[in-house]
Amino acid sequence: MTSEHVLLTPAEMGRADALAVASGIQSFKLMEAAGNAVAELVAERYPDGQVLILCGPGNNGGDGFVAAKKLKELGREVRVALFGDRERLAGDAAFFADLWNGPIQAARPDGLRGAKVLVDALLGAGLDREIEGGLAELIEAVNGLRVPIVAVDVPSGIDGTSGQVRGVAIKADVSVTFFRLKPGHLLLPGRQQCGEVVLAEIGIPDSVLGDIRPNLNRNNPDLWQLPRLEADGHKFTRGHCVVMSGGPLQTGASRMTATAALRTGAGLVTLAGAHSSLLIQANHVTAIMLKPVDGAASLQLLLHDQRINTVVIGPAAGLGEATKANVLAVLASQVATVLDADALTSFKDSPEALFSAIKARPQRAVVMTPHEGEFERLFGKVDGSKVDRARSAALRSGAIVVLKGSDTVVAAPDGHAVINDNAPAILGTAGSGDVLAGIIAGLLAQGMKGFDAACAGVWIHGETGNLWGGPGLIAEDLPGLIPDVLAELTE
Ligand SMILES: NC(=O)C1=CN([C@@H]2O[C@H](COP(=O)(O)OP(=O)(O)OC[C@H]3O[C@@H](n4cnc5c(N)ncnc54)[C@H](O)[C@@H]3O)[C@@H](O)[C@H]2O)[C@@H](O)CC1
Ligand SMILES: Nc1ncnc2c1ncn2[C@@H]1O[C@H](COP(=O)(O)OP(=O)(O)O)[C@@H](O)[C@H]1O
Ligand SMILES: [K+]
Repeated sequence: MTSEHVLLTPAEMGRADALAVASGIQSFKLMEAAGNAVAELVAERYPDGQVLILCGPGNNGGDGFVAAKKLKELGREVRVALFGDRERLAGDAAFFADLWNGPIQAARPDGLRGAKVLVDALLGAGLDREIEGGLAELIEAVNGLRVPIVAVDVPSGIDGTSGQVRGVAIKADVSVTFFRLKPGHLLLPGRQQCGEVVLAEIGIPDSVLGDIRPNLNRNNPDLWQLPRLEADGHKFTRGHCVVMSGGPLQTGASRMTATAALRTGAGLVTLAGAHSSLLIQANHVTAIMLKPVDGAASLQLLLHDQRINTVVIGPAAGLGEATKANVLAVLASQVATVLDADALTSFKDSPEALFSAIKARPQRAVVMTPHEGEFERLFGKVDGSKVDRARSAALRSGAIVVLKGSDTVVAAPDGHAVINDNAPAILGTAGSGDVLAGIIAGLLAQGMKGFDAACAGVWIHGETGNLWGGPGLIAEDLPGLIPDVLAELTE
């Protein structure tokens, strides 16, 4: 597996820096490379007019001084404004401030006019508190200018770990970051404040990652492998997935789940539920099979069929005791399980009963796919970044947790996690999550491991949205786009 998609928190990035220095690389060389990368991007993207570089009190500001020198050498008109005392600059930042042979003005809201492009080198990975007072006023004034902004590392005010705005933050057009992206570049609202994120190499060797052992990645097809079709395979080797149907007036959600599972490659898919529901389903499905199930005992009986290896329960399943009993019946068997929607909310008053049923058989995969509302109902208010929250939920429940949204996080109980950023906003449409549950189930049915199936499913789901492209998407459109995404992935 490549390490290209690894995400490093600011603290881990600090370690990467220290390990690089310990290996003999001079720290000012890293700063020089970082500042030069910023200058080169400015020169290429914004070739004309005055550049105003706002420098802060730490090494982020140091990168700004390097960029100023480089841009001046390239013949640009450059103005440098410092927030903080020149005398208090230290280390490499002080060194590069000394090398800047132009004036340094005080960074103030009323001194920003005249520039054609602005470089935000105020605060980067060292942000450790809310921004207030004069710095907050400066950032607000910067955001009020109609000038392109290039942020160094992260837009000032964005927390590199959580993507949260600490009081106020620069809204950048481009952010140039170094060595590896940070979670805050992908988590909302950070992702929106960053604009385009450009990664620059600055001479830190990949080998430092061996010591850091990061366990967070940007979701990407390099991280997982789709099931392969074998010539001697048949439908039963590709898995049999059961999807629990909703009631007679709530059949659509589970049907979309079932269709998505079949399109994703499950060998057989069965909708199971009350006879009255299946009569409605029968009007709409052909390749999908129907199996009457009347309560938890009869579901358990159905699952005695050893060829059934995956169950999805939740989409429009109904809230309450019947769904709870069905979930516990499924979890008492060995099948891989996707728990979505009502299957999660039904346990809002007894989450531990769900978690202990999941943990009773740790060798089989359970993937749960809550949106924020379902997450809070099941896990309560959990502190920390979206990654922290998904990780702690995975640890507490024993399940792979897919915490959905535009910045979906997938986390495993062992702490491994990814942030997904390929999903377009058009996916926020009724039933889209039902399709996601089906895609993940289709992959589980074919034998993918829980974490990989969840990551791949989330990515494929996002890509179906991208293939659709524009407005007007409804969830029924998504399963039909799955084959094209799979074809792209297996090319
Ligand atoms: N770690 C690395 O490998 C490299 C880091 N570089 C740069 O160094 C940066 C990190 O430098 P630092 O650790 O010095 O941190 P920063 O320069 O991001 O900020 C630290 C300074 O900001 C102050 N500060 C923090 N929060 C504040 C707030 N809310 N209001 C006002 N002041 C606040 C701190 O007191 C400190 O003086 C990176 O973002 C990057 O730009 C680059 O030079 C290249 C190499
Ligand atoms: N703004 C957005 N950008 C990208 N993806 C989104 C956005 N809003 C929702 N989604 C995705 O759409 C799906 C919606 O699922 P969910 O909230 O369960 O809806 P439903 O229950 O109607 O199916 C999730 O996969 C979620 O990540
Ligand atoms: K910055």
